[in-house]
Amino acid sequence: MAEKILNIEDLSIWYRTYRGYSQVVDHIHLHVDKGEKIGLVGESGCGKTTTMKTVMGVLGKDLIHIPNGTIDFRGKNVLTMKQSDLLELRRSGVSMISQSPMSALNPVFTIGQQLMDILKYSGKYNPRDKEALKNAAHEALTSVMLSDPDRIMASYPHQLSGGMRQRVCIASALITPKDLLIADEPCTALDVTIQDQIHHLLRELVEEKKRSLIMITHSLGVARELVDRIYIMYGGNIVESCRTEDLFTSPSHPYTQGLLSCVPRLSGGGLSAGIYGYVPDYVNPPKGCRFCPRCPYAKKICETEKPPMTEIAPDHTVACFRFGGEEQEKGGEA
Ligand SMILES: Nc1ncnc2c1ncn2[C@@H]1O[C@H](COP(=O)(O)OP(=O)(O)OP(=O)(O)O)[C@@H](O)[C@H]1O
Repeated sequence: MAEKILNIEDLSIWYRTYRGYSQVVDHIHLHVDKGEKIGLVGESGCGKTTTMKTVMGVLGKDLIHIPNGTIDFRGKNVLTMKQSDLLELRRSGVSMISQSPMSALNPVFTIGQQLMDILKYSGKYNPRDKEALKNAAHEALTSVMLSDPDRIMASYPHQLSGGMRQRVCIASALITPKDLLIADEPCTALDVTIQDQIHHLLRELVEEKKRSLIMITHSLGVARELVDRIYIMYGGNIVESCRTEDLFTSPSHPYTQGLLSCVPRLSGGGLSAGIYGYVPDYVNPPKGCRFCPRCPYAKKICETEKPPMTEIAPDHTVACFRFGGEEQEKGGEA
């Protein structure tokens, strides 16, 4: 059996807001095996970034409340870690590439200084050996296909293009050996050719360095190219999970089907109708299935009960009453 590097069990995450608790993430289960690439896909505001920031331990207790669940990374629960263990987790366990490289990089230090700082505190280099630090930073920039590493090392973030900045962020995430890389929509602000290059680069580097990858994306097309398994997230719930090829041959949750129907086709056919409605208000989320108000197949039970995760095929699970639970047993009463 494959070794699980990350195992999230029954996790809920609530933000503390002036209106009360915003119950963003709701009882999710998710795991990543060693060397595996998974995709976390869903529209904006579904809780993908919140989940992953919690894995990194960067959301403070004054901001979030965790009513239930565990996040097990390499055998330790991140949620009960001491601050020193969290620092070690981020130093040697997990790294994250954010949506916005401009806010991830420090504007007042050169790229060279920032990369060398990461190396200095990694514990893998002698902090006084400037030559070794410089060479390692240089090598990291070359590995992400930045053709003039000397100039980049001497540049400040604002002196680089968006694509170059994102490559620098990838270099900094991979510069020290870590088991898991979380890429949070790394290409949001880039044009399509650069997006393609960065996605290919990410895949090659992750495979070459044998890291595990969690790719957060809005795009099923990107997930199809990059990952082995996909979790579809809607309104803070995982609604479907399966191997990548199965998602495209037998998409089963109505939300997954809606997402697929939104993908524009080169053969034409006009704009799709999309998925009617919005993600829920998390302070007063729907009592039953959170997708119910937008679902074309919604039944009475969906308004009041949460659909259980049902295995509909090997390694393919769906949280919908159309595939199990009480409603099916009752014969799908509307
Ligand atoms: N600091 C915060 N305080 C309160 N609510 C927050 C905070 N950060 C995020 N949220 C809310 O949590 C919900 C989920 O946001 P999150 O960024 O996790 O979604 P996402 O799926 O990653 O979206 P996107 O793809 O646009 O990044 C949103 O409703 C958002 O407004």
